[in-house]
Amino acid sequence: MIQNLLQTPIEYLKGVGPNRAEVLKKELNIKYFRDLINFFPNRYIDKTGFYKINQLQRNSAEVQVVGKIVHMKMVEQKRGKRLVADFVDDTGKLELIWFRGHKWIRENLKLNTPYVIFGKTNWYNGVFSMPHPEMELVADYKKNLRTAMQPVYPSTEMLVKKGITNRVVMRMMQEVMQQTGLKFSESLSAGLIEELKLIPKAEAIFNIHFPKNQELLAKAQFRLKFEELFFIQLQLIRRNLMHKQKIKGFNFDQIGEHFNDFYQNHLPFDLTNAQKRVIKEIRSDMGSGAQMNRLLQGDVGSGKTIVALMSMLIALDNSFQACLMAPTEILSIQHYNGLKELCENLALEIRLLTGSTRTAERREIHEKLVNGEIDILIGTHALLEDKVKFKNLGLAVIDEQHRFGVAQRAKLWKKNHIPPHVLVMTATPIPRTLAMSLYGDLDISVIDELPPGRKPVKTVHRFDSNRLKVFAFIRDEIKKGRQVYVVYPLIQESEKMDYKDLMDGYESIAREFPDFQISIVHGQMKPADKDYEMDRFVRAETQIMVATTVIEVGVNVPNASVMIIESAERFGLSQLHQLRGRVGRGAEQSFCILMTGHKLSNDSKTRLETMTATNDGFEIAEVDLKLRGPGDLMGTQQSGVLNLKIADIVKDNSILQSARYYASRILKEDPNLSEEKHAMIKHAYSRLVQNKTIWNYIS
Ligand SMILES: Nc1ncnc2c1ncn2[C@@H]1O[C@H](COP(=O)(O)OP(=O)(O)OP(=O)(O)O)[C@@H](O)[C@H]1O
Repeated sequence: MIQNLLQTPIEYLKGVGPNRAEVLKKELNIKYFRDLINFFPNRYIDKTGFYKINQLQRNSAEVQVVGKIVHMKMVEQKRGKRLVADFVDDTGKLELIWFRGHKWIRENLKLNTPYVIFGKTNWYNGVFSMPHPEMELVADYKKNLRTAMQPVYPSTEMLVKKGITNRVVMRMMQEVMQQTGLKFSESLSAGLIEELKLIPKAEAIFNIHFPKNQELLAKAQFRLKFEELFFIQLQLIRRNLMHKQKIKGFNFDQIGEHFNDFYQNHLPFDLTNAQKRVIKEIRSDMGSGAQMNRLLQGDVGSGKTIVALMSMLIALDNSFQACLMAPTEILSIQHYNGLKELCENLALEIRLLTGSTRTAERREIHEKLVNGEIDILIGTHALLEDKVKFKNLGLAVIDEQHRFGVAQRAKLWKKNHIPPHVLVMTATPIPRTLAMSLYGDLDISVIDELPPGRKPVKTVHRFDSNRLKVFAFIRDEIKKGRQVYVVYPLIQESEKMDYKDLMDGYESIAREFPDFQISIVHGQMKPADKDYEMDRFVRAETQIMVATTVIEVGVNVPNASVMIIESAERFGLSQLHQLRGRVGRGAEQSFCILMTGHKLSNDSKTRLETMTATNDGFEIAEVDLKLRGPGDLMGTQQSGVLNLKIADIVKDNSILQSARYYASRILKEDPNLSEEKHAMIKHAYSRLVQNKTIWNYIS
């Protein structure tokens, strides 16, 4: 019965009617009783206590006082009239002030009669005042049934204009609570409720609207936040499990010649423990019979490339082909050169395919792919073209996940009748917890250790006015045999201006360092010219690389030890971290100098301080998330975590972790939620899946 009641259109609620229903629908998407119940306050006014006037503090929040008006007068000033009333209790005096509505107040307020007043106080020249207080006669105050903590609901201009004030919403809420009799069915199992000491669903819903006190509010919030995150996690984990069951993958059970030969004879360095662990994870995943869909996270320079290569060798050992796709041409070329070098003694056919590959060569590549002569294909989006057909693609490695969407990943899948295993590498660490909640469909491996001997990059912030000292430093480093990057921002809207900045910068550097060779790389150059310039820098024919952010990801020149970032305040944190990652890749001490003007916003200051304080990509990602919120992190759009109603992915991190833990524990025990004890969860879950929104499961 309650089900039907909750489905009642909102216009049938007492005090609503068709006009208000229309506004509620338009402004707040509230159509049924259920939607109203799910409309939560965004804050509360605490009216649980009373203040005496001599207890008021200069910066107190809103306070409630009992006293009487003993005197009223109009005060005229240049800026206009105001009505001032002396309000006293047995400890002192407070001024009540009105700038508007004088007539009504003078006619209606009673002198020498006890009132409860509520509002924010100001302190000026030894006197406390309260502008436009809420007032109620003590007699009425006692009569009215009320909640001590008053909810404040989100509002819009239109709502207020149409008379749907906070008070009106409160009344509607009380009405709907009464009508439904708080008979919401439970959506969590008794065991879970007991284990986590949660309050029952109905009590939580009531207290989120009309909390009796702070303690109950906290309990209600915890219960509802947990519930929200729990069901999201349940969905993500379940999807992941189903994916594993359903999607068959190639079973790579062989570890053979290529892998072993490389591991035993050609590995240029010892793998770090993290690399070994991750390779094991990948190997067992690809040998499980299900399709691998794995995210490989590793900080800049943590050595993801070798992991990718060894995974590809496993594919080859099982008589499959592999491909590696990178977001830019420069990166593809670099991967190509790097892998060629690593595989020098392995007798493998490795080819490069990008937008600039010539037609004849392209044709040859297409042919050799189909007949299986090419073992590893490296390239850009060009790999996704329909013409590119493999004989048997077993593993696709995708570098820099953020630049490729889910749809593109899917396109790679279609290249086979059985989808290849997919390994997505990203150097832009996403905070662990967020990654868990975003990529329920991906498993995650983390390389959380840098190769030995790396010295953390020393990072400093310098103002533009100190440029001469910075130039002197560059000179010293180059004299020691090092190379230097100077990077300029490039923001699309003002590409022309940035281009000019870059050119001006280039000229001033050329003037300052006539004795050094300089490379320049920017987005408007032809690919061939870019490669030429890049190549000169890689071979150390040039000492300074002046560039825009095209070099942001993955460029690997271990001898480069200084990164100068111009207008650093214009870059986001993850970008700064990526850029800094271009140095510190060799054994020498490296430096990153963040140049800015003097005018800095608070956020810019936080970014610069974070960069100078830490080299840890995960720590930086956490700060970034706090500064920008998850909305700006790519990929969050599709995940649904943004539609959270009550939980906050950043602030409620620990609740998220616990929700994830319990969701996975329950699914491990009972994947289909078929046990009796999980009936309530199953019911709520099925409603959630049906309605595609987390908050439709109150029933
Ligand atoms: N175990 C190791 N011991 C020593 N050097 C290593 C090790 N693993 C990788 N390297 C070297 O570290 C450098 C960085 O490795 P790689 O380019 O794979 O990093 P990455 O994780 O791809 O970083 P980015 O995302 O910044 O490109 C390379 O020069 C590589 O040869």
